[in-house]
Amino acid sequence: MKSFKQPFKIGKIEYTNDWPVYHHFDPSALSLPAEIHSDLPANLNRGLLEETLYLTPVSSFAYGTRSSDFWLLPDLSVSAKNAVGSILLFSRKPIAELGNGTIALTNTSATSINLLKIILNKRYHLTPEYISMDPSLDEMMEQADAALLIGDHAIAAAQKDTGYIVTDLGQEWKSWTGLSMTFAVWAVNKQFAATYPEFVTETAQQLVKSKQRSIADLNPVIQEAQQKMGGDHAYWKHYFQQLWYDFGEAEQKGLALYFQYAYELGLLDHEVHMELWTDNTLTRVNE
Ligand SMILES: C=C(O[C@@H]1C=C(C(=O)O)C=C[C@H]1O)C(=O)O
Repeated sequence: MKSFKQPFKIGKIEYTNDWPVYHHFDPSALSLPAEIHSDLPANLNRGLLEETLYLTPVSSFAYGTRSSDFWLLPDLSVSAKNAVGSILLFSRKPIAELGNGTIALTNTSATSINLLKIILNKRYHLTPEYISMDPSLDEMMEQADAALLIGDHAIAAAQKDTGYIVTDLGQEWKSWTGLSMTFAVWAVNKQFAATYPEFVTETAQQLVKSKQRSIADLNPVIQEAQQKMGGDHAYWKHYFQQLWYDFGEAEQKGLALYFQYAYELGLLDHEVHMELWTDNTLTRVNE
């Protein structure tokens, strides 16, 4: 049986987008030693897949690559019902004219870079060349006709008046499919969950409570975001209200379609069956 190193590292996306889930979360209040490990999504993805992190938010796509090894926490996600505000394609030409060009993709993402490929291929029938780069808009636009940024890198780039056309991929997905899009999910290593089921349930409950408190009063996270990134109160209020942190039927339906399209395009080599961690899982594991 694999042993899991304590204190347990609980992943956190370094970007502003998941702050509401963590603002009132205190790992020292959990019943086993745990600490928060904050990192870029691509690094959290690697941590989950290489088993140095056992419970963490990850790119939905990264979860999809090895879904049968992980449970999903049921009430948590980083989703958008429409525009997301921080998954942005910057381009010199309208999206429909990017077919013969080169698109630079941020190396911090897994979900959004594949979402862009899905949208361009299936909605616009385009297959441009893609290159992966560090998230620096100026350098990306020196080498490409368009650049995809996510998270705080996208927000910071959009604050400047660059003159580029800006396309929000949450909005593109919604206007095309009519569904929400889930960019990140909270995944738990199944072996870890089998060893520490109470800890998983307790952590999930505390994260959900923190999320609910933040949503009931966004002011603390808005103030923190203003201090870190600038921008006014109204901007951040709108940003956190566009984001959606539940993972119910509607969010699962949108994500299932994304996984299906990713499979159809060969971006994923298998169909994804999402499995949620529930109290029944806890009962089953204990039997
Ligand atoms: C809404 C966002 O969601 C995210 C997008 C991710 C991705 O594209 O892989 C991963 C985690 C989240 O940070 C964002 O980054 O702006």
